[in-house]
Amino acid sequence: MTNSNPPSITIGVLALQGAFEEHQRAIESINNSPVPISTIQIRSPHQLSQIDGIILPGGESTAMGLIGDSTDGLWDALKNFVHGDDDGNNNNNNNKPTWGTCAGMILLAERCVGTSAVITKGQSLIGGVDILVCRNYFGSQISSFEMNTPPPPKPSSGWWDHSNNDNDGKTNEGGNNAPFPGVFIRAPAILTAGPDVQVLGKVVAAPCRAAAVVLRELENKIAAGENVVQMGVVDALEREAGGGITYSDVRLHNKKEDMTTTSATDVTKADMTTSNECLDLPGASDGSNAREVICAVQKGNILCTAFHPEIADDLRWHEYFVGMVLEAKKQRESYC
Ligand SMILES: NC(=O)CC[C@H](N)C(=O)O
Repeated sequence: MTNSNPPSITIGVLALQGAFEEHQRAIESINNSPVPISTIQIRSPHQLSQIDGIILPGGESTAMGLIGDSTDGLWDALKNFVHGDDDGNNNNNNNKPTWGTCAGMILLAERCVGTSAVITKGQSLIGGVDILVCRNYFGSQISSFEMNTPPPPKPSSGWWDHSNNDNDGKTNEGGNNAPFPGVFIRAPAILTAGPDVQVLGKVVAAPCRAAAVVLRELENKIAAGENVVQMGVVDALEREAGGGITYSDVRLHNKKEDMTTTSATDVTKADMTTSNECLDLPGASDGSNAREVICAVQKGNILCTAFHPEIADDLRWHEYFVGMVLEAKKQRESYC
């Protein structure tokens, strides 16, 4: 017996800081969904029971962590929402879907380097996805840019086909397989992904100079056998004290295996395309440092993108997430 659609779905957008209204607008402009979709801004824990999925928007992950941590019960409730797993397999398949974009993606990472210098106890991560992210990999605000990225997969629920004109008023020329215009704003990059994490997109770009210092220190620590969970920019810079920091001297090994502590093969064999653009960003450490990094992943019902689909003129990632939410709701409840 196949389940029919639920009467409607509600998507929450964490509204502590950042681009939450843009996400709401994007979700609400999907006009080809088989069921009505509404959105609500999430600011307190009790609201989480009213939603079928949540978006953690881009903005500033340290600020979100600080506000979230100091809002009664919110951070723990978010952790339960993201991690709650009924079957004990820790595969996030039974959870209501979560999508983190940019800063939101950082919050969902299990490991993070380039964390803020202003907080001593480290970045307040929600976790849930076995990825190692590097904050601000691509540089500061002035290094923001747009580049082609691999498109999202086709939604499993199959409720629309991008090769058709979906009449949503947004550009989608080229259909389902056209590259997606990825907008990167002080964006993080995913350096490694664990074996259970599906890699959905990669790009090639050089790290900014500060990120290159962090990455070099990370390489040193990994070579020394350390399992790095968090590392601030300052921690990386301290090693340089006395000798000063000559950013332009920073060179990295350009082999994925050097960086990968969990699953080099998983990343290598990932069934997805890499954007063939290679970016030379202002503030980049050195053109020769360009490397392949991951910009989109999925683990069970958790989706992460390093870029900002909510400000691109293209709804495919939002439609993909809505498809995840719809499928999860159908599986959770028996709409027969
Ligand atoms: N656009 C964004 O979300 C930027 C993320 C920000 N650089 C951070 O580390 O939190």
